Amino acid sequence: MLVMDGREPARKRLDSLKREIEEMERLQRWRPCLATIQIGQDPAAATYLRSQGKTCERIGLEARRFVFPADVSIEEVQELLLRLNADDDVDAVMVERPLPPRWELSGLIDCVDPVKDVEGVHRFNLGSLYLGDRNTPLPCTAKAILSLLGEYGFADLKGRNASVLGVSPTVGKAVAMLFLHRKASVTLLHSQSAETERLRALAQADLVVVGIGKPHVLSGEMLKQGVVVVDVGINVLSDGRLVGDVDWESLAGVARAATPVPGGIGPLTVASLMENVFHCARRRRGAPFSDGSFSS
Ligand SMILES: Nc1nc(=O)c2c([nH]1)NC[C@@H]1CN(c3ccc(C(=O)N[C@@H](CCC(=O)O)C(=O)O)cc3)C=[N+]21
Repeated sequence: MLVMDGREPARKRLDSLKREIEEMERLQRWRPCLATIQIGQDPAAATYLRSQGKTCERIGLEARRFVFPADVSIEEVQELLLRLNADDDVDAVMVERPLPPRWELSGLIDCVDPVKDVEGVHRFNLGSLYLGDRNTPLPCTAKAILSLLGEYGFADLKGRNASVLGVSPTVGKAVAMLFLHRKASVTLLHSQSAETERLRALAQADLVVVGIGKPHVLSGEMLKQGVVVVDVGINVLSDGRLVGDVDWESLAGVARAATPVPGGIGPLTVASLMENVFHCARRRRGAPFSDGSFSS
């Protein structure tokens, strides 16, 4: 089985981005700035924030982090978002999931200037994703998935069956839309999907993406011989170990290729975020809207 490593491709993309940022700073005396908002504590979010912090430092992006307690009022966070819109030094804004129970991401992202919506989750940008517009910031995990599939020669999805387990707006729904634009047949599966339907769809899939957040929800015996498996689960076990959603050992002899956790999609998600920050910054500085900069 081919192990689709994401660290090396991420490193390459970040090295070239670092040079572009240095060039921008030299010519324009201006450094892109990402503002991140975190509400409460969550191990997967903490992992992401740690990677973001390290990477921003390495490539010369400015990072501002805002942390709220879990019981903050939504109005308080909305106020901050409006302040960040008005702050000319801030190029890009993201709100970490998970949100407190019953909050909708859209309730916050509606406040974000679509030009600063670095994950492409404002309804304006999601509309562009739906339409297949190549000049829109793509949700970073979805962009990471396509770029890793491309690295390993699996980007030609025409006529393939893809099953996507998990329907979050930034992962499941986004990647389903991107696959659809590449002419795959896509089945979206979620917690209310009937068990028989889920097993049927998984058994027929040429490509499976799983991002639910539960270790071992996907295993080899559910899958077709030669399947390509993309694991975007980030689970921190009680001993601190990081694992994905896939029972890795069970893939042997079944999958043709799979992404490991850690070291698979995660590093490329961070690289995609950094690229999106840079493109938001360039666009705010008058780069043309139709320069294709956000395409995967
Ligand atoms: N609005 C929003 N967008 C997200 O994309 C989002 C989010 N909220 N909330 C949390 C989850 C989780 N997530 C990760 C991305 C990369 C790594 C990552 O870099 N992982 C490294 C491991 C790093 C380490 O070991 O510390 C790897 O998989 O190799 C982890 C977690 C994005 N998420």
